[in-house]
Amino acid sequence: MSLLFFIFNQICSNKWQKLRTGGPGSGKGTQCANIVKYFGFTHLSAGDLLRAEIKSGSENGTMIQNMIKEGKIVPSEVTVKLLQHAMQESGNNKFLIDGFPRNEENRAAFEKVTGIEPEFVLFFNCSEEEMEKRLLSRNEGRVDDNIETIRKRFKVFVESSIPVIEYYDAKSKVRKIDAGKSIDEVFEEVKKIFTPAN
Ligand SMILES: Nc1ncnc2c1ncn2[C@@H]1O[C@H](COP(=O)(O)OP(=O)(O)OP(=O)(O)O)[C@@H](O)[C@H]1O
Ligand SMILES: Nc1ccn([C@@H]2O[C@H](COP(=O)(O)O)[C@@H](O)[C@H]2O)c(=O)n1
Ligand SMILES: [Mg+2]
Repeated sequence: MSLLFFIFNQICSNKWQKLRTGGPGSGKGTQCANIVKYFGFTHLSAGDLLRAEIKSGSENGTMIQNMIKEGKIVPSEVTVKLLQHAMQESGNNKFLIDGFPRNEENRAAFEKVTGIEPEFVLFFNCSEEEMEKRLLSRNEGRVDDNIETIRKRFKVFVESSIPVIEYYDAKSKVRKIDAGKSIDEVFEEVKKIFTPAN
């Protein structure tokens, strides 16, 4: 089973240096749609699964809604269970897991519960200004597409997701892409990573 995690955007640690950015709006979901069409993976967006859980009216729905509004990371046992169920239901064994893991707890819980590690992690590199611009014009009616939540999400990413990226980087599993270019240009870069060198 091959798993590719989409971890987003740049981080500000000196190792990855450059812009101090972090968090959403880099285009993960947009590129996942292209990858699914082109390479046949099953796209599992942790955020979409959580939003579906809210819509289902489940007992966790209100808690999830409040955490998304605050840009916080939902307890891993909730998210991992949703991902695991979606993987089991998919009938596929090639997954593109989008927006996951978001922190060390996510990573450890997923690997403990499923026993699998990602084949590689796609790291989308995008300036904070560009991501903010994209999110503010996304127009999908998301409760977290407002400047206050966006800023909180960037902060959560810097504090919680950096260690996860460095964990996978230490295992040479991170593939970095400049996501600041146009959608088509980014996908050209993505295709190179998904197409094995002959
Ligand atoms: N390369 C790009 N250039 C310009 N706009 C883009 C690009 N990629 C995506 N967008 C737009 O930016 C917005 C955010 O894209 P997308 O939803 O794919 O981001 P994301 O990384 O999944 O964000 P989140 O983590 O918040 O779900 C969308 O409106 C999308 O159409
Ligand atoms: N692993 C995750 C992924 C997402 N969340 C919450 O959902 C929000 C939206 O996520 P997107 O990937 O769709 O942008 C995110 O800001 C978190 O609040 C999570 O808790 N854990
Ligand atoms: Mg997304």
